[in-house]
Amino acid sequence: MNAQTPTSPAHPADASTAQPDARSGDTPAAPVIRVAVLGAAGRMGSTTCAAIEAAPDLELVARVDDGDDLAAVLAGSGAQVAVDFTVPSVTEANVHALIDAGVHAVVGTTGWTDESRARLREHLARRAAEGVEVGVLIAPNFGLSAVLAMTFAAKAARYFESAEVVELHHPTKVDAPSGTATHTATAIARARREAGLGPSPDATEQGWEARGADVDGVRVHAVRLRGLVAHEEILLGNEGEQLVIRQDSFDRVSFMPGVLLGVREVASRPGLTVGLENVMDLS
Ligand SMILES: NC(=O)C1=CN([C@@H]2O[C@H](COP(=O)(O)OP(=O)(O)OC[C@H]3O[C@@H](n4cnc5c(N)ncnc54)[C@H](OP(=O)(O)O)[C@@H]3O)[C@@H](O)[C@H]2O)C=CC1
Ligand SMILES: O=C(O)C1=N[C@H](C(=O)O)C[C@H](O)C1
Repeated sequence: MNAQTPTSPAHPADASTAQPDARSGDTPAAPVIRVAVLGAAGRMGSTTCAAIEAAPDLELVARVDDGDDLAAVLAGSGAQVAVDFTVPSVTEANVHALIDAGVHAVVGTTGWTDESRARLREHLARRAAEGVEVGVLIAPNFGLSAVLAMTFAAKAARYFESAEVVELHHPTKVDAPSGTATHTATAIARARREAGLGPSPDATEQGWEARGADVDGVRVHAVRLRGLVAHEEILLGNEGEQLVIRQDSFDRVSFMPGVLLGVREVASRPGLTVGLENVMDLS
């Protein structure tokens, strides 16, 4: 653990603190948000720490790693918002601890299910009834190209007989299919149901293992390849035509504008928000 700066205790209603204006000395400048990063030593965590340190309106107050006492770090650092880029097996417990501490959460870690999201909603409602309003934003993907690709795919899905998703990632990724592909396939499935479409045509009788995972009736294929970062292709087909929507994150910096947007917005959105498209007003 590295609690960077000892500051005042966290308070959920106190989303930011005014900084003195360096130019005049008396005019309040943009407020500063105190941010903790969970999984700070990881690929996304370290990129996030650098992005926060470079943002004039944000202050990195704690780097939390495996084995640290999260509650103690939160109390000691005065974090108002925490960003979680850890691992699927610990992220839910982390977010419950953040809600207990009254710290808003921006979560990029994968592994969330309907059941774990329901537990968060219940916890958030309990805290709200106690007078503590906490915002949690879970975003399967913070990349602008990915959020737009998911949004376009959901809009296009109703017009096509067939839909399949291919996600392609670095070989050190521990989960498959990706959270992004699961979110995409779920949105496509919802749009297809609303349009009264049945299953995509598929005459497969044997060799189902080659047809990818079934996510809400949509086939999702996962590729792991050295050299890749994070990529997704949505294939939509009709007789005689095809639409391919593709996005590529070549570098983890592509996720940072979305992460910082989440950090700046989460306090003003009490309760659970799933998907950056809701914060970007794309939904
Ligand atoms: N939403 C989005 O836009 C994106 C989401 N992701 C997701 O983010 C997650 C992290 O990805 P990535 O950074 O590549 O993975 P890494 O494995 O590089 O990082 C995870 C880090 O979390 C640490 N960690 C494990 N347990 C804890 C704990 N209890 N408390 C604090 N830290 C802990 C790990 O430490 P140690 O190694 O010592 O166990 C590691 O440093 C994944 O679920 C991934 O799918 C990734 C990219 C973008
Ligand atoms: O592990 C990754 O790298 C990524 N994980 C997220 C996911 O599973 O969708 C987001 C992005 O694809 C990168």
